Amino acid sequence: MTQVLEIDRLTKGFSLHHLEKDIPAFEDISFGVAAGEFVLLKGANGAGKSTLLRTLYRSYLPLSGEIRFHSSYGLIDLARAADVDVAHLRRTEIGFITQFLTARPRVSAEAIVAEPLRLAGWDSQAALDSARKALETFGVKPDLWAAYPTTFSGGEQQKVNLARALILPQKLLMLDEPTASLDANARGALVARLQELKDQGTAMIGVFHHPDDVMHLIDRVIDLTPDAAPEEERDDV
Ligand SMILES: Nc1ncnc2c1ncn2[C@@H]1O[C@H](COP(=O)(O)OP(=O)(O)OP(=O)(O)O)[C@@H](O)[C@H]1O
Repeated sequence: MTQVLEIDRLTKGFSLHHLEKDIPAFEDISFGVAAGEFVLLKGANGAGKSTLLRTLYRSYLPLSGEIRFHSSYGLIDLARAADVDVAHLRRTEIGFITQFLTARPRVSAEAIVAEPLRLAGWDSQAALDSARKALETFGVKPDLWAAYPTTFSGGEQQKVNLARALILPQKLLMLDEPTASLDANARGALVARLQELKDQGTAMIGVFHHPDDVMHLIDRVIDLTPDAAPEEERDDV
């Protein structure tokens, strides 16, 4: 299998200056993810799952360790890459889905979803048509497509978020509780899309409080609870 990501002895903690204290988030984590592989992160509250995803996405810098990403430009250590290179990879090869949409004032749902396609050079009408299809797939009512998501319900915003984040295949996709506020139909649409992306070779690392939704996609489980066995077979989810 083609390797996409190699995480090597990664450690992250936070300095709480007002308490003059260091809080460890995770320590010495090593694992790899291959194309088409789906890795579930598990662990108790506070075990460091979200922090690990954010560190891999380079929202946080690790304290030590390497994050070797096999980009289409060659191998790059995301722990040390320049911000400009990280920003480019985020637009083209690395996706991150959280449960929250960053809605912008006076930008319609369909424009938000079409934007990655337009940035990738698609013609505006084709991008819009495809965005509407994605909104429909996730169950956003047609009346809302031209409306501004700033006023949408939590679940509606999450559907717009997913439609946008999953509209183009990525090489690496991180998912942080993407099903949190979704109804059953949207959860089904999400899982179907993740299966498609997996079949196309997207490597995925996800945190799901209800992993039953994605059970059949999971190849491996990494438990971040300190002293847990580092890797488990999928039967142990
Ligand atoms: N920005 C931050 N500043 C300081 N400490 C932080 C910060 N983010 C996370 N932490 C701490 O790092 C540890 C790991 O937090 P994290 O949110 O990654 O855990 P988690 O496994 O995702 O938890 P949950 O299951 O509750 O979502 C916690 O002790 C948390 O308090």
